[in-house]
Parts: sequence; structure tokens; C-alpha cells
Amino acid sequence: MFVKICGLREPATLAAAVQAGADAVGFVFAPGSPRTVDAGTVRQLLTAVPAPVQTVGVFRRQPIDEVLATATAAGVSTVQLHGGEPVTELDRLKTAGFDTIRALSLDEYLRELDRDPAGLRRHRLLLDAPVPGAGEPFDTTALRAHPPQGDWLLAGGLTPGNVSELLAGLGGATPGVDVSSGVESTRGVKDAALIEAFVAAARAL
Ligand SMILES: O=C(O)c1ccccc1NCC(=O)[C@H](O)[C@H](O)COP(=O)(O)O
Repeated sequence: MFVKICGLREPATLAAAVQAGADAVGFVFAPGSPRTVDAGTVRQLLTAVPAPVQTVGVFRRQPIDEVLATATAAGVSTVQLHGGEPVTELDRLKTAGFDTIRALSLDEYLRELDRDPAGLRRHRLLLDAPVPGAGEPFDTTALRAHPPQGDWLLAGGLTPGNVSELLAGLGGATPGVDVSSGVESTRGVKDAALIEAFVAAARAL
């Protein structure tokens, strides 16, 4: 089970995520979030992240040139686009050498399944609630009939307390999970004990 802890800002909780065995750590560059960080801060934080851990810059509705410049300045390995950006922008990021994550709501995913299934296969998919980072779960029932192919992540309101049940409800075939709010003590403030509990619960199936 691939586990990504998103919205990190502080050395101590970043270290807790790495220590707990997270496969990826995420940093929000989208403006207007309590988790927003700048590229210089992330570059500094990344000095404590060992190589196998993927480092993800999260963007939403930002110009692609700004995304490329910020991701390059920060030194992240992966870019996650969260604003329904065209798939060609993710293609461009891949050409520039970044791994890519395409975040879609369930409705957006089902539309793309009809409209451009080949585009869906080109980038790792992250299925999220309509409002990212809000800690709101979404109804995953439709995923049983239309499971994503290949590598994908489930997000949206996951917590140490609900992740096992949600994964079991999807038949135990979900390859990865992503969490932010569910490992915070208050909005925007990560909690080391919750991070550790989440990683353990996600891998308990
Ligand atoms: O965290 C934010 O505030 C945010 C803002 C804009 C775009 C994306 C954002 N977060 C993405 C994530 O943290 C996760 O990928 C995902 O949405 C899970 O969030 P949560 O439901 O809080 O666990």
C-alpha cells in the first residue's frame, strides 16, 4: 500500500512521516490554503527526506509556467495538479522530467473515462473529494463498477479511524492512499502520532 502524507510544512512532522514509512510527502503550493508553503522552505525541508521517498508539489489552477518554475526551484520529484487542468499540462510536466499525479473528483473521473480514457492512463490518478484538502470523504460506491486501472490513490477525508474500512469496502484492491486533514490536530497543523497511526492503519489490510 502506497501512502502519501500531504500538506507538510514543519521539519518535525515531515520527519514523523518519513519515520512512519510514508512513500510520498506532499507540499501545497496552491495559494490560499493554511498549508501553503513556498519553494525555498520546501527546498530546505527536502534536505531531510531520503531518496526513495517521493516529494510532491501540489498545485491548483496555477499557470503551467509558474508550476514548472516553482517545482524546479523547490526540487520536488513529482507534481500533483488539482484544478481540472488539461491533461496536456501534465504531459508537459512529464516531458520536463517530473513524475505526475492528476487529481480528479469522482464526477471528473467518470467523465474522463468516457471522453479520454487514454489520457487517464498517462498519469497517476488521485481520486479526491470535490474540495481538495477539506477532509471531506466522498461516496466511493461508483468505483466498484468503474475501478481505475493501474496505479492510483484514494483521498478525501481519510483518517486513521476510517481508512481500513474504506479500503475494505473497495475490495482491498486500492494501490495507494493520500491524507492531509485526517492527520492534523487542528486545520493546517500536522500531528506526528496521527501520521504514524494513519500509515499503520492503511497498511493493516
Ligand atoms: O490541502 C490543501 O489545502 C489543498 C489546497 C489546494 C489543492 C490541494 C490541496 N490539498 C491536497 C491534499 O492534501 C490531498 O491531496 C487531498 O486533497 C486529501 O485531503 P484531505 O481530504 O484533507 O485528506
